[in-house]
Parts: sequence; C-alpha cells; structure tokens
Amino acid sequence: NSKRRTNKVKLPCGDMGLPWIGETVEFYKAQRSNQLFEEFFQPRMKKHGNIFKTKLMGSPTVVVNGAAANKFFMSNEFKLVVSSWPTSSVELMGKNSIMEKQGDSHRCLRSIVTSTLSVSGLTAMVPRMCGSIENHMQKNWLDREEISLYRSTKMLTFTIVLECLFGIEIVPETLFGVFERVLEGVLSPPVNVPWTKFARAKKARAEIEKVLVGEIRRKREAMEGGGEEEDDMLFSKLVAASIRGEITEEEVVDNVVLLVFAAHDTTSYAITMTFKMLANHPDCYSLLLKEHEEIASNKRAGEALTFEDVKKMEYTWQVARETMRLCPPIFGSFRKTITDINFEGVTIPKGWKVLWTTYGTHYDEKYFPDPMRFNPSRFADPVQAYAFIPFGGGPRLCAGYQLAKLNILVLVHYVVTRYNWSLVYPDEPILMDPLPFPSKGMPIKISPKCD
Ligand code: HEM
Repeated sequence: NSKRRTNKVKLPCGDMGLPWIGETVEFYKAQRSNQLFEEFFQPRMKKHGNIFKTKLMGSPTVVVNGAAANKFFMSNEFKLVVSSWPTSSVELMGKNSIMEKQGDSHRCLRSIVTSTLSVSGLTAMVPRMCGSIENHMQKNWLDREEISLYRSTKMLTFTIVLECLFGIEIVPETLFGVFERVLEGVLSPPVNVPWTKFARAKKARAEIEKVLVGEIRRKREAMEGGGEEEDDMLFSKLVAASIRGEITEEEVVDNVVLLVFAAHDTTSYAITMTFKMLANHPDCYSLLLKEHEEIASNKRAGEALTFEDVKKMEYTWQVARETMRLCPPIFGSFRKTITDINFEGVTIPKGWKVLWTTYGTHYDEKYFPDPMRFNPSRFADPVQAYAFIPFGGGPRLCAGYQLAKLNILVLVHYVVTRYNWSLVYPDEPILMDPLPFPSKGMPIKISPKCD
C-alpha cells in the first residue's frame, strides 16, 4: 500500500455526483431500504478502497472503514475532529445536549451520566429494571397470543429510561407518543412551516420541555427546601448539579431529551434483532435457554434478578454482540475536521465531514472470519480494539452502554424463561427511517410456559 504512505495523496474519489447534492439521493435511497452497505458503501469500497470521498447533503465527506481508521478518528475527537450532527437533530435534541458539548462541559455532563452506571448504580438498577419489565408484561403480554415485539420493547425501553435511569415520576405512556413525534423529525429537513415533520417535531419538543421544566422546578424546590435529598437517580443528580451551578436548567432539559432519544430505538432494535437471530438459529437458542434456565433454577418464584445473575449471562451477551455486529442499530456517525488532517498519507482538509461506519469493519473478514455467518461464540475470545464498534469509541463512546447491556440481558431472561415464542414473519424486511426497524413491528406468537 505504498500509495497511501506518500504524503498528500489525492483522495480516492467516488463519482461525486451533482455539484450540491452529490450522492445524497443514492445514500438516502440505500438507507431507506436498509441497503446502505450493499448499495452504497460496498460498491465504493470495492472501487476505491476503505477510504473514499463522496458528497452528502452539500458537504464533501470522507467515508472511513477499518479498525485503524476507527481508532484514529474516534480517539482524536476534540483534537482533530468534532462530532457533527444535522441541524434538525441539534434543534430537536437541544444545543445544550452532551452530543454538542466539548471539553470541560462535555466531561462534566458525561461524568454525571456515567456516575449512575457505576457498579453500585448497576447493582441497584437490576431489581428496578425487573420491576419495570414485570409491570410491562403484566399490562401488555398477559392473556395475549400475539404482540409486536418491536413496539413492546420500544415502550419498555422508554419506561426503563424514565423509571430506572432518571427516576422521573411521570406515567411513561403520557409522554411516549410525544417523544415519538420528536424522533420523526430528527433527520428531516429543518423547515419550520406547518405540516412538515420538522414543525410537528418542534411542537412535540416544546410539549416535552414544558413537562420537564415543571418537574425540574418541583424537584429543585423540594431539594432546596430540604424535603428531598440527592439520590442515585440521574434526574436527581442533574437537578443537584444545577443547584450547585455546575449546569443550567436548559442543560438538564436537553440532556433528558437526548438520553431518551439515544436509548430508545437503539436498544429496542438490538433486542428485536436478537430474537430474530435466535429464531433463525435454534442451536444458539438452546444454548442461550440453558443459561437462563440455570439462573432461574436458583431463584424463588417471582424473585428479582441481581447484578450477579446478569453477570452469568455470558453466552447471551455473545449472542447480543453478534447480533449488533451483523445488525448494528447505528450505521455510523459523522465528524467534522477542525484542522487539515493527514491519515495514512491521505490529506483531509479542515471543515470536511468524516463518516465512520459500523458495516465497513463489522463485515470485514480480516476482523471477523466468515463475516456474514451468525456465530456468537466468536465473541468468546477478545476482539481487536476498534473492530467491533456498535457503541462507537473514544471520548464519545456510548455513555449508556452498560444500561443497554442490562436492558437487553434482563429482558431476554424474562421472555425466554416465561414464554414460548415464535416469529409471525420469519423474513420480515427491515427498513430505516432514520434508524433501522422491522417493517411490520416484528409480531411474535406467545404462550406462557407452565412453571
Ligand atoms: C444498543 C443500544 C445502543 C447503541 C447501539 C448505542 C450506540 C451509540 C453510538 C454508536 C454512540 C456514539 C456516537 C458517535 O460517536 O457519534 C453513542 C453515543 C451515546 N449514547 Fe448510545 N447507544 C445505545 C444505547 C444507549 C443508551 C441506553 C443510552 C442512555 C441512556 C445511550 C446514551 C448515549 C449518549 C449520551 C451518547 C453520547 C456520548 C457522548 O457524546 O459523550 N445510548 N451511542
């Protein structure tokens, strides 16, 4: 690869398309049908290599693939690149959310979020999560023969974030639909005229803001008046930080909205696809079931799981990781260069976009032999750093990674130990808008297991 090592090599350049839109249309078309890898990235990687140039949404963009590129661009966040989100996402999540922060204010917010996901935080969270799952199943699974697994896990993930992470006392059902409307506008054109998705989303965001500001002020008053103390829930920690003057009220609002957004479709898609993979790979399902039956056999009826129980779900976590390798909930993320960059002899000018993708590394046989085969036990051995990146990496590594892991493992336990289940449509197509989702909501037939 001598070409790459020479300085100032011209970037391998795709057919950059029309002057402004470039290849935006091809990109969106491939995205909508969940064929981004097959129809957009793979053909260009075959032609130009792992690093190639394109133009998306008016910006010259360099697409990078492979563990070395992932490491370079992810770990140089704030030094050479900064994350770069579309205007509509920033407007809807809020300018004060963690994704827009850099330096000290990023570190401050991140440490508040991750402090709730320490070992002691996770230990306290597991029984809370079991309670939320029990309630959800009582309300939505009991006496039903068929449910939409995707819709059910979406509602449940939403509930878990509010109840188990934030500790916000709002009936989750009252805000679920409003959050959904915000999400619909996150990647739509930022045109704020009536009837656009974006305008609907802005209105929904204003509704959420009103509820949250009310909750924040109530909590603040109670804490300042000595009626309530800071506890280990994230909402309490955020309000306490605002009382100490470390963050503003707007920062509390924007980060609640962002975290719900970040947790929502991602975790539910990962869970849904885990079940799809299990349905298609009965041998893996038998192994996984054995793991959960063993854990359940040491519990009394109705006894909640503990963090120690969850740690025993090693094979299930291999299954979930293999699922996220093949079906990543997030296909990649954009960065913007803040200086001219030279990577492996390729110069990327300041102000350009860089797009790292999960697919380009997850489907590379260099890191994952026989890459398109579902083989959970490949995760029994350590994987090369920055080759498995469904949660990103570097300073912007997913802050909710541990919560997502618990959510997936605990829910799988409840479903497989309590229900016989089967997919209604084994070949249900997956679409994207902007995140992937099963086109029919992945209905499953369920029947309770006898004790
Ligand atoms: C399977 C589920 C999830 C997946 C696949 C996922 C994926 C990701 C990825 C790829 C990033 C990095 C984006 C970038 O580099 O630009 C990220 C960031 C983030 N995620 Fe997640 N996520 C998941 C669940 C969650 C949950 C449950 C939460 C919190 C409740 C969460 C909170 C965040 C936050 C706050 C960030 C931004 C971190 C920062 O900028 O410092 N995520 N996530």
